[in-house]
Parts: sequence; structure tokens; C-alpha cells
Amino acid sequence: MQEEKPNEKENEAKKEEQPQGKLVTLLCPETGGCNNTSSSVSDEAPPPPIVINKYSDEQLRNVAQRMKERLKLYKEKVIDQYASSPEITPPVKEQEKKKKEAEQKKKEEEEKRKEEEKKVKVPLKTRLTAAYWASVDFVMNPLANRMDSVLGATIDPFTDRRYIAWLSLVTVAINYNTWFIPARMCFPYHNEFVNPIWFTMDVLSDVIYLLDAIFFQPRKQFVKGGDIIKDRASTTKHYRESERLLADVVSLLPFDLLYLQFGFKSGFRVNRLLKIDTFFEFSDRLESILAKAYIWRVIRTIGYLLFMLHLNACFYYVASEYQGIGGTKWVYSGLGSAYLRCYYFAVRSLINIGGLNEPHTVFEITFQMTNFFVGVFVFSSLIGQMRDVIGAATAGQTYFRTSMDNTVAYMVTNNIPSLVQNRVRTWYTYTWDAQGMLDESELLDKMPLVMRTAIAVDINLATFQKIDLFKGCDQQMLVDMLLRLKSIIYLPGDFVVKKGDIGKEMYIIKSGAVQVVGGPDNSIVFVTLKAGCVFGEISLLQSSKDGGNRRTANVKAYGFANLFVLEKKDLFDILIHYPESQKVLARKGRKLMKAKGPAAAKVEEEKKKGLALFGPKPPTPKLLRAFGGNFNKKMFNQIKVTSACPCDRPTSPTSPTSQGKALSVFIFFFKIHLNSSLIYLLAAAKR
Ligand SMILES: Nc1nc2c(ncn2[C@@H]2O[C@@H]3COP(=O)(O)O[C@H]3[C@H]2O)c(=O)[nH]1
Repeated sequence: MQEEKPNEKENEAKKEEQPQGKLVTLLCPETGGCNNTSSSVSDEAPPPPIVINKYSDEQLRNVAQRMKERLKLYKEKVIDQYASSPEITPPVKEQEKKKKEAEQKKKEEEEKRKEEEKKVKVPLKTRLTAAYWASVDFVMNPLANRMDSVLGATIDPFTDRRYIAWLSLVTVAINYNTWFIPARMCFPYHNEFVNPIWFTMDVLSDVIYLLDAIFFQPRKQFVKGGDIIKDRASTTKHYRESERLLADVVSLLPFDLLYLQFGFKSGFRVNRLLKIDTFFEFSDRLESILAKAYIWRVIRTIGYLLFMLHLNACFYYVASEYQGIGGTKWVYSGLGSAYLRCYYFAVRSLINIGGLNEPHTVFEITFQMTNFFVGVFVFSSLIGQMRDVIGAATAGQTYFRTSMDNTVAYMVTNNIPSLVQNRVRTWYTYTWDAQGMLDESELLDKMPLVMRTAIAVDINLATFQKIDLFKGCDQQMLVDMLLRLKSIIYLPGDFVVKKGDIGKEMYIIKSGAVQVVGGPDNSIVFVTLKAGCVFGEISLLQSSKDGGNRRTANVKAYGFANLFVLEKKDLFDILIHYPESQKVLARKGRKLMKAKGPAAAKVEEEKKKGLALFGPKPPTPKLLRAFGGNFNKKMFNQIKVTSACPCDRPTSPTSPTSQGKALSVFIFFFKIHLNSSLIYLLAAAKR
């Protein structure tokens, strides 16, 4: 029994050791535990794992596995910090930067590839053209860049006055060539004496052509797909690809060098006429900037007529030379100034005046007949064009005359009193003189809203901003109002508004003046309102309840009054969109009503009653009334003025000036004097 004990002890010790060995194996599964530990446990082969608790065993294995993976991950991160760590990937900007770089690289590669492809495909002609322009750029660019400081990188051909001034110079050069080349070709105008002058003029005109082609045309802005292209490279390219360049280049080809071979002949310069497009461009630009464009149109049409005659004179001289100068009666005789006589022939022949020598030969008859035909068809159409131009220039005047004549005829037919007829005539004449048209709105109606706004803002916004009534209102509301205004002219003494009428519009004085009048025969002038003042607003801003929308006073024109009318409907249409401004105007409307409305008038009356401290004034004695009672009242009424103007209203011309005050003081003392004289007389009579 005793021998068995040590065995039992050994077994127990082994049993106790086994779980420890298992734990070590689990922690170091590859080695079957840590080397040190294993050696300490046993030097022999590791014992097979003993599973005591399946679940904890599994858990421990998982923990060990995860630790292993983590170790691996950390190792990777030492090499690449972002690998498998999306939570710490670099900020988006950096990613985008990388993306862009990659895209850029791709693009560059693509472009390189394309260029290489092009090199293979581009035809020789195109490559030569490109090389040509590159060399032109090389020579011209330094020069052109210097001009940038003067002309700017590009030019707006529609508005730049410097460009239009330059075009006028080019037009002179073109006209020189157009008129003189045919004349020099036909008439014997070349000789040793004048040739140097011709040559100098030719060179000058060529220099102008050249400067235009180098400095001005490539700078011209143009419109592409609705966009104004202002980039210099694009404008240059646009010019180089245009037909204009072709015309410019051909017109500048120096055929003049043939002088060396064939002598000094202006026929070699015919290609200069190809620049004629620039003349038409100048004409259009000039028309667009002139206030009276029709004057230029008339000049241009006269120019065309004269040029036709000029050409005909040249042909006639050539025909005469062909026939032999002075050879027949029909041809130029060779006497006097050749040009003048030929021009005279052309005038008589083309305008079909006649009175010329009869043609005899077939050539002469053919020439003369051709002249007559050209005269009938071309010349008459040019004269018709002239009539149209002048007609268009005076169209406004014609419209005014027709309107006035029709109105007068209507009034005569309907037996309208001559007083009214005269007023109507005066209105027509004054309106025409004042604004050069009968209805301004007709003209503006055709324009796009943005243009109308620009014009209205430019003309009237400043005036509107100064009006007290509109102070504190939205600026945009004022602009909206400007667009709805209608202009109207009143004659001297015309009533613009009448007390008690329903207020349907308010007025702003554009020019002239109006007077707020009252009294039994409207002889009392309460206030005179001048340009920039508003009236008629009180009834407009009140509701129709209790007759608030009735006019509170009479207003009549003082002299010719040019007014803007704003209708109530328009004002309220606008105010819907501006509730804040609506509140401001309503508040001001109430204030005005309190200050000037019927209630104010009542208070005024009551005040007057309250003033009668000494009881009712005794009636003026009959004798005194006969003397001056009425006279005094009238005088006093005329000088009494109540000034209560909503805007900065100027004082009335009849306001109580120092003169008026002196007069009233004088009348007061004069009255006392008369009264005392009367009392004295009565007392004397009693005695
Ligand atoms: N009642 C009154 N109206 C004035 C005065 N001064 C100017 N007005 C203008 O005269 C206008 C007459 O018509 P409204 O009543 O519509 O609006 C009035 C005012 O705009 C004044 O002192 N009293």
C-alpha cells in the first residue's frame, strides 16, 4: 500500500502540470508553446493538446489568430501607412490632386499621341501655312505688342471712336484709289511732272492699307455664338481665317513693280479697289454713332451719283480717243479741260437732259444708247434712293403734320369752337417743339425691357430719388414705376385735377409748373409746384371709404406743364411686390391726408372760428365797402398763400413776400384812417 503512494503522487503532479502545458501550447501554437517554457516543461516531443473546455479553447485560438493578423498588419503599415486603413486615408484634396495629376498625365500623353498622328496626317499645304504665319508672327509680334499700349489688346469695332476715326482715314485712301485709278487710266494724267506726286500719294495710301491689315483688323473683336470674343489670339485667328484677309492681301499685292518693265501705269493698282469692304464698314459705323445719320446717308448717295458720272466721263474720254479726239461732232473735241467737258457730257447723257450732239457711227449710237439705259435704270434708282433717305429723315415731321391736319379737319367738320381749336393747335405745336415727337412711349415700346429700363433710369431716376414721398421706398420699385410713366403736356391754365373728382392717377412734374388753387373762382393760389414735385397723390393713396379717394384740391397748369402720369392701377400693381414700400407709402398717405385732407380743412375752419375772440366781425359800412372793401379782400386773397407741399416745394410766385406784407400793413392803416375819417364825419354831421 505504501509502495503505491509515490505513484499516486506522481500521477497527481502530472495531472496538475497538464493544464499548464495546454495553456502554453495555445499561446504559442506554432512552437507548441514558448521555447523556454517547452524546454522547461519537457525536452521530449510535445504532448498532444488536451481539450478541457472546448469553448474557452476556441476563444483562445481566436485571440491568438487575431494577434497574429495584427502583427502582420503592423508590419505592412511600416511599409505603406495607408494600406488597409481606410479610416486614416489622406484628405480628399490630396486624393483629388493625385487624380488630377494622373488625368493630366493621361491628357498629355493623348495630346502627344494626337500630335504625332497629325504630323503624319497634316498636309504639306497646311503645314506650310502654319510655318508662314509663325514667321509672320515672329516678325510682327514685337511691333504689334508695342501698339497694345495705344490701341489695347483688342478693339470693339462698334463703339471704339479711335477705330472709327482710323476707318475714316482708310476710307480716304480707298476713295483716292477708287476715283483716281480709273481717271488716271483713261485721261492723259501721267507725265514726268506729276508722276512723283502720284507715286507719293500711292505709297501713302498703300501704307494706310498695310497698317490697317497689320494693326487694326487682327484686333477687331467679333461675336461667336452670341459671345463677344475679346481674346487677342482668337481675334487674330478670326481675321486670318476670314475673307477680309484675302481681300486685304490681294489688294496689297505690289503689281506696281511692273512699272519697271512697262512704265508708270495706274492700271497695275486696280487690285487696290478690293479694299472697298472697309468703306462700307466705315459707313455703317458712322451711321450708328451719328445723331443725324440721314445727313451721312444723303452725302453717301450723292457720292454714288457723282461716281457714276465720273466713270461715265472716263468712258466717254476713252470712247472719244478710240474714235479719234475731235474726229466727229459727237466725241470730245479736244478743247478745254478734258475731264470737265467729259463730265458735262456724262451729266447730260446719264440724267437724260439731252441737248447733245447726235451720234452717227454704230459705236457712238451704241455708247449713247447704253448711257440712256444706265441713266434710266441705275441713275433713276439712285435718285429714288435719295428721295427715300430724305423721306425717312423727315418722317417724324410728316407724321406730326398729318396728325395735326387730320385733327384740325375733324374739329372743323364737327364745328368745335375756335377757342378749343386754337388750344389743340397750340398743344400740337408745343408738344412737337418740346420733344420732337407726339408720343415718346411709342418709340420706347419697341425696345427690349432692359433698354427701356436703362433709358428711364438714366433720365428720371435721380429726380425720383429726391421726391420726399418716395424716400424710404425700394429702389427697384422706383425703377418699376419709371417704366410705367406716361408723358403728357398741359397748356397754360388747363386744370390737371379738379377738387372732388375721383383720383385715378398721380403726377410728377417733368418741366414747367402747376398751381394748387382754391377759393370761389380759383383765384387763391395755395402753392406753386415746380419740376420734380409730386401731386395728386393724396386721393390716390386713400381708400374709397368715406370718399377718401376724392381730389382734395384743384391743380392747374401754370404755363406749359410737362408731366409724368402714373396710374393708380399701375402703382398698386407695383406695390404688390414691395410690401415694405407699400407700408411706407400708406403711412405717408395717412399723414398727408391728416395734414391736407378734408379733416384738416375742417380743423382749419374751426381754428378760424376760435380765433374770433372779439366776437363776429361787424359788417363793413356800405360806404366803405363801396370804396375799397372788396378791393382789399381781393388783394389780400391774392397774397395769402398756404404752403403745405409734400416735397421740397418752392414758394409760390404769389407767396407773402416782404412787398406783399408791406402792402397788407399799408391797407390795414389805410382802413383805420378811413374808419376814423368816417367817424369824424358822422360826429360832425350829428353836431
Ligand atoms: N389739399 C391740398 N392739396 C395739395 C396741397 N399742396 C399740394 N396739393 C396737391 O393737390 C392735389 C389734389 O389732388 P389730391 O387730393 O389727389 O392730391 C393733392 C396734393 O397732391 C395742399 O396744400 N392742400
